[in-house]
Amino acid sequence: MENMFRLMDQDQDLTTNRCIWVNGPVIVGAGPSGLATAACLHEQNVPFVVLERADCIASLWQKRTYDRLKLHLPKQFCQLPKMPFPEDFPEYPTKRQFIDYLESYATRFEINPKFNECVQNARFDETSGLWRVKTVSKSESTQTEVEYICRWLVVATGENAERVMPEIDGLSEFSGEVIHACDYKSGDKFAGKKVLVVGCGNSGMEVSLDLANHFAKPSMVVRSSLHVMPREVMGKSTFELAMKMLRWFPLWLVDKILLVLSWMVLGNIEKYGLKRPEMGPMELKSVKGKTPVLDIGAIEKIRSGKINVVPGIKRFNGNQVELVNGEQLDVDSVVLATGYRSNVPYWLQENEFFAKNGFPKTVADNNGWKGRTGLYAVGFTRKGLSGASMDAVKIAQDIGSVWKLETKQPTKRSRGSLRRCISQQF
Ligand SMILES: Cc1cc2nc3c(=O)[nH]c(=O)nc-3n(C[C@H](O)[C@H](O)[C@H](O)COP(=O)(O)OP(=O)(O)OC[C@H]3O[C@@H](n4cnc5c(N)ncnc54)[C@H](O)[C@@H]3O)c2cc1C
Ligand SMILES: NC(=O)C1=CN([C@@H]2O[C@H](COP(=O)(O)OP(=O)(O)OC[C@H]3O[C@@H](n4cnc5c(N)ncnc54)[C@H](OP(=O)(O)O)[C@@H]3O)[C@@H](O)[C@H]2O)C=CC1
Ligand SMILES: O=C(O)C(=O)Cc1c[nH]c2ccccc12
Repeated sequence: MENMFRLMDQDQDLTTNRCIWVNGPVIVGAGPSGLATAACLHEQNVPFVVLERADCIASLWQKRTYDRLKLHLPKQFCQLPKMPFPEDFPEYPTKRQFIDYLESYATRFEINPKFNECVQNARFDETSGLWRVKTVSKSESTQTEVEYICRWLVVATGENAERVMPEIDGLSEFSGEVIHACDYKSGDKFAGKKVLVVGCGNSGMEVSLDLANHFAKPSMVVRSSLHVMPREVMGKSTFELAMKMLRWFPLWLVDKILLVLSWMVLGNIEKYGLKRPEMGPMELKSVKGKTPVLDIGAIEKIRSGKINVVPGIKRFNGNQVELVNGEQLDVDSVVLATGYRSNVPYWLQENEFFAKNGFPKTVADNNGWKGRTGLYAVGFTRKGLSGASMDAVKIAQDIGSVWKLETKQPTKRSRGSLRRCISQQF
């Protein structure tokens, strides 16, 4: 990714430059978080500009997820503010349904992101009290650099902006195919193949399950401890149950109950090599951001031997992998389900609100959404889509209240003209 940011600086000859004043906030990212913030601003008649590096909204969902993906939290925890899912959507909408919902959401709230604009740099100019946001967009022959100048900057680039590619001895010389889970679409082409899935978060588990369903032979690398809970207990969503219990009981007690329920449904999973962490599942999610696995069938495949659980990797040798227990496995292909990270440190020139890991420093004390000098973050509180929705509502209220004080509230008749002068080129 660093390379991508560097490449964009080359070919200066073909570069054209523009500068655009934005009368309102600039939102970086047109995923669910950026869309939710834009919709809430739209409802308050605050104009905005959304910048998106991809050529579509929700690029994580449209381009970097596998075919069989469904939301794994019930739909009421995944809908964005001000527009519920259609009633005929199932409890766990499919990826296609979720994308369709997001497309109609963008249409309904008149959100028209500027696509193919990758933010390269953003800094607060103390002298003017304004943010300067630089993007590069590339076509075949030209490169356009645009600088947006605005009072508010909303970071909505997500917790999953870039893939994590681990450095493993010998992997670069491995003779088979190596892909990251975000490029895995289906197990179709892996039938009969020995596939090493590195990582056992929700991605690793679901990729392994999909591979097993397509008659591949997956081995899943589990190098440390993890929590697995059934997606449902007696037909009720485990996550929903946890949320309900948290209204009445302390976190540690909810975790104890969840562990008993998980044991009743899944049995003792430690005997398959899936060791549980000391800390409970919801506490671990809230303290370290590590999402528990919500099982939709992988454990059954492990039990029946269709998914082979293996310990950490020592190194790759040709088409073999050597594990930390000394065992050697033949491998045809590798899927790195090794997770994601934020890309904020690569482009945002700021170190007071955002930490080096690209997350706001204040996530733990529930202030992960507001920085100083007009800076905001949406979707970084490690609470999935419902956390993003909560941030979006607060951010739009915060910006909206200043906006209302400083601008005359437009009447319905003058709204059209307000929107037409959102940006001005000079
Ligand atoms: C496979 C998978 C399944 C998931 N399932 C669920 C679920 O069921 N429920 C749930 O609550 N959460 C789920 N999540 C968590 C996920 O983080 C959210 O669903 C959601 O996508 C977060 O939205 P976001 O807008 O914050 O980030 P994203 O969806 O990642 O959107 C960020 C956008 O910013 C753009 N961008 C990044 N950098 C730049 C830049 N420099 N310039 C311009 N644009 C940029 C990206 O292209 C992207 O379109 C899942 C995550 C994954 C990976
Ligand atoms: N259906 C759904 O809704 C789905 C939701 N998701 C969500 O997407 C987000 C990302 O999930 P995911 O992609 O699974 O990422 P995670 O960060 O949750 O998991 C990454 C996994 O990779 C392992 N890992 C990392 N590096 C190595 C290495 N060098 N060797 C061995 N193992 C390694 C980690 O192990 P360790 O813990 O030891 O570091 C961990 O098991 C989560 O929030 C998840 O809930 C994902 C898929 C489906
Ligand atoms: O699916 C994800 O990645 C999420 O972050 C959703 C989520 C938020 N809190 C949780 C607790 C347990 C399982 C999933 C989630």
